[in-house]
Amino acid sequence: MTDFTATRRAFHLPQGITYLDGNSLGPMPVAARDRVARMMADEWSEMLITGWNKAGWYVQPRKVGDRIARLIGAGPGQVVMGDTLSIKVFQALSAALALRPGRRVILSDSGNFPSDLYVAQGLAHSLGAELRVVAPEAVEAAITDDLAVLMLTEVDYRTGRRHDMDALTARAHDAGALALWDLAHSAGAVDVDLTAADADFAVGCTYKYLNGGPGAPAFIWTHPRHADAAQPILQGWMGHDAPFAFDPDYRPATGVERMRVGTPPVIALAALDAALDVWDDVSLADLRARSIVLTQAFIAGVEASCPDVTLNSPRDPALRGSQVSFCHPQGYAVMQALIAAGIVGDFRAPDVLRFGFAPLYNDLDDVERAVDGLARILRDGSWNDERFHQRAAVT
Ligand SMILES: Cc1ncc(COP(=O)(O)O)c(C=O)c1O
Ligand SMILES: Nc1ccccc1C(=O)C[C@H](N)C(=O)O
Repeated sequence: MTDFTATRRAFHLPQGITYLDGNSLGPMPVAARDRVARMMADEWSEMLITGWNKAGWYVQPRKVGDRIARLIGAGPGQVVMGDTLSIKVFQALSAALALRPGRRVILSDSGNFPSDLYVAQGLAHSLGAELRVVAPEAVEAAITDDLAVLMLTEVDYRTGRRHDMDALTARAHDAGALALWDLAHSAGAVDVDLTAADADFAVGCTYKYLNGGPGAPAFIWTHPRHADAAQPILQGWMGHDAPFAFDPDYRPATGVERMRVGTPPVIALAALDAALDVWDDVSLADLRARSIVLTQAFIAGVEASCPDVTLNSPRDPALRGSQVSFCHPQGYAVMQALIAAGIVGDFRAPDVLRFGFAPLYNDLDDVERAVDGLARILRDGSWNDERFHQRAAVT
């Protein structure tokens, strides 16, 4: 059995805060602070340029990728780290399109995160391809024989709705298309198994449920059947077969390493590597079971005590990731009042109160405090105050 009391202790959780926003930015694992301090003191300062070899900075993107692989049902050597998620979406989508010459249709859904849709729009525009966007529940029926790539985010960033990765990937394959999955809200939140789903490409970020810190690098996975055929398109020198040959012509590295672009973010990778230590003794089955307990308890508690909000997530936990959202017409102000009371979730336009439950550090006491806090704020109307209506730049 996974010891979730121990995993919770691994984090710095500020006094007086109930943190339910790990679906946007995970809290700091204490070991990450120490690891970064050590990296600065022993590696950057003392080794200087030799750190690339001596401290293993150069191979870090693959080594960290191997640690993430276990959490998403991938094998060793199949995942590599680097860049931001938007860039990894670009690489995976462009590579997938290139593997389906003659087909030009990308299918996604309206619940996808805007950055994924923007990347697809840009690519479609430059390649003369077509991006079709349908409602999440209409995806299956929209998989037609002209499709090149099905590009979905498994867990919807607003509703928490979870797509059936196995079934939709199989449908895409039946139609002759490839399936690309964005695991931003899945990795570290649910029991992902890319190999069992037989997906083609996957990407994700590490600053949410993997707790790598703000701006932590993204990951990309290529199924082994494509790894040596996929064209990176965004061809950078660190994805070259021999970067230090300084050959003027590009030749892709073998396997997923061709998806590296430029210099890896070494300090951020040190923080992420330490954050991944927390996962060493965690079973994904236990993680999923605990996530369901927490989200079910939250839904039951809010529905019993907050008549002014309506559930905006699937009620069936099998159809949900590890987050729950509720709608309230004044959602922004209600969330600001809640945050001021020490209960941190977030708001997504137009009216969504969003709460992420990270089984590594959230527990039923957090659920109880969040339910009580929300019920009180809605009951006493304290959210209806001028200062809670001021919009911040980042929400
Ligand atoms: C599903 C999804 N895709 C893409 C992004 C954007 O990632 P990034 O800002 O790291 O490029 C996010 C979150 O920011 C996301 O949740
Ligand atoms: N990277 C960020 C930087 C600043 C503020 C939020 C984010 C998020 O990641 C938002 C998240 N993708 C979301 O699902 O809303």
